[in-house]
Amino acid sequence: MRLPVYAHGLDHPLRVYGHDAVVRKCREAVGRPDAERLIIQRIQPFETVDTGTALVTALPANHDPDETCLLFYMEKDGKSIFYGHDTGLLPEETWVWLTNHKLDLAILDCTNGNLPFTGSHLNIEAVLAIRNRMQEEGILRPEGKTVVTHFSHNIGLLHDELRAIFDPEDIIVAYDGMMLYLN
Ligand SMILES: Nc1ccn([C@@H]2O[C@H](COP(=O)(O)O)[C@@H](O)[C@H]2O)c(=O)n1
Repeated sequence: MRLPVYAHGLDHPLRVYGHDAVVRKCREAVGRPDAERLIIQRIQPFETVDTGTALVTALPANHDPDETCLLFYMEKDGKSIFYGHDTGLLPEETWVWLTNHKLDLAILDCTNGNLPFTGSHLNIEAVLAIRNRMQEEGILRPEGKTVVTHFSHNIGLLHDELRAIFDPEDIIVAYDGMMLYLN
């Protein structure tokens, strides 16, 4: 929708960042539009990009072995977030990088709920293991929060049931429209 005929009066380009496969798919869909309309930028693991509103570092995910799937560490106004969706247990190289950084918020997928761990997405047990390791290794600040999201309908757990599991663990269960403020 940033292409000629559809979009008019643009005052800035839309920037899309992604790994090699994402860039390839974008190119197949839109080709190479004018840079005033759309800028597609390939990013590499461990590369930090200044998006203009935040510093974003791509980190390896454990999702599809045929692609360079990514997770993101974002810094803005002195706060930092780990956006850890769509991954199995974190690759050790991601842990090593995180060990030298601090988090105010970790957002993790909990696709599989109480179902068995599949390797490319997390379940409750895996979420707890990651959050606990982040605390033990001092990656998550003492006042840092953890949010779980990305629940599959296949897990058969409603919001209240997820809260019954995660509230005692001090983990926040996300919902549509949720807004979080980091003070
Ligand atoms: N951590 C991730 C996860 C996924 N991707 C990209 O999204 C595509 C679709 O994901 P599925 O959950 O449907 O497998 C996947 O092929 C990747 O291109 C990613 O970049 N990082």
